[in-house]
Amino acid sequence: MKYTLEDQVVLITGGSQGLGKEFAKKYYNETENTKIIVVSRSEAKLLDTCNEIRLAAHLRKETSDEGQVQHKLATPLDPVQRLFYFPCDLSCYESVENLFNVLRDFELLPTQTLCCAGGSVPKLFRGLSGQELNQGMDINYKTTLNVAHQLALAEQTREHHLIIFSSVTALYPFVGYSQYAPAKAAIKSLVAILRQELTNFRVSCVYPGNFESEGFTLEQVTKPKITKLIEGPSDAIPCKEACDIVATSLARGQDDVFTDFVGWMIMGMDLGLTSKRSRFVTLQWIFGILLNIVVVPFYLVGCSWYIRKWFRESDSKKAT
Ligand SMILES: NC(=O)C1=CN([C@@H]2O[C@H](COP(=O)(O)OP(=O)(O)OC[C@H]3O[C@@H](n4cnc5c(N)ncnc54)[C@H](OP(=O)(O)O)[C@@H]3O)[C@@H](O)[C@H]2O)C=CC1
Ligand SMILES: CCCCCCCCCCCCCCCC(=O)[C@@H](N)CO
Repeated sequence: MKYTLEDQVVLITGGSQGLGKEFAKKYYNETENTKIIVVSRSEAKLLDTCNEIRLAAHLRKETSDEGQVQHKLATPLDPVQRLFYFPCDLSCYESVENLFNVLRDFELLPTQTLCCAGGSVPKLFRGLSGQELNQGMDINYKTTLNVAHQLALAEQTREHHLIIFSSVTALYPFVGYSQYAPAKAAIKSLVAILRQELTNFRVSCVYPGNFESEGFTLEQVTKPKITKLIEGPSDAIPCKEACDIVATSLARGQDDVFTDFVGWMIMGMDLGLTSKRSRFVTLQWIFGILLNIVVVPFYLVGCSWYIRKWFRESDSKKAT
């Protein structure tokens, strides 16, 4: 199944900001017929996003639509419009069921779905609240699980391209990401199973390294220093660059997508019983095996020594 932007109905979860919004812009600006539905919890943010995208296109004179009109998925639907929004907490199954009923009513069942909803609260395990821990699973796993299930039920025979956003932390979990990485690892596991079961689907999984977004700015505030140190090699790239890298990789037919070289390396080191469809996959595999033998054991020893030292030092600072 070829990845093309044009002539699609695309559902974007987490489309109100960050990478989801970047994709909404991309589809809106680079196609003529594709219909876009952005979903997130906050109606205010969704409305701002839709207006901003339409207004920018209007100012570039690519559309006569001034963009100050609401296009919530609700009756009556203006047939000329291509960008719609629908507020929905996707971690709640019933709400997702309702979303799909609305999509069905408007004949807007998607041909492509981008599951961008997600987000992390990077803190040390003891510093997290019960609510933050539960939200990690809700926001990062259940949003995707619920949407994937409703899609699977809605699309029994038609082809569908499901694009899911995990994280490099699914392949390499480390200090500070206890609220987040396990949920992203669960996504990796779900993807492997969906690829076997949903035979009329193309299921792609993106493992991004750091990129700039509203969510990223927020997580930097609580992120422990040790976490920043370890993830240093994955410098945040601009959101638009991440979006273009993902779109290009998908168009090349790759289904396990990374956004930086560190991500490619870490994916290569992740051997085991899940197949990889990524760029230079043979080289990645050989490189991964070599690194597992020659570098990983030393890296892990060095890393755990460094982490223990960091905790000793911060404990003694607290004591004084
Ligand atoms: N930025 C980074 O460095 C990296 C990000 N990623 C992943 O890539 C994806 C996009 O990241 P980024 O652009 O930074 O994300 P942001 O945090 O900037 O945006 C997250 C989006 O998800 C929506 N959302 C959150 N919870 C729910 C929910 N329960 N139901 C519906 N919508 C929800 C938010 O809107 P609202 O609040 O209105 O619900 C928002 O639109 C995420 O899955 C993230 O985990 C992976 C690796 C690195
Ligand atoms: C031989 C061994 C080499 C090991 C190199 C180690 C480099 C680690 C880079 C990890 C990058 C993690 C990015 C997480 C992004 C993310 O998901 C958050 N921004 C949450 O949103």
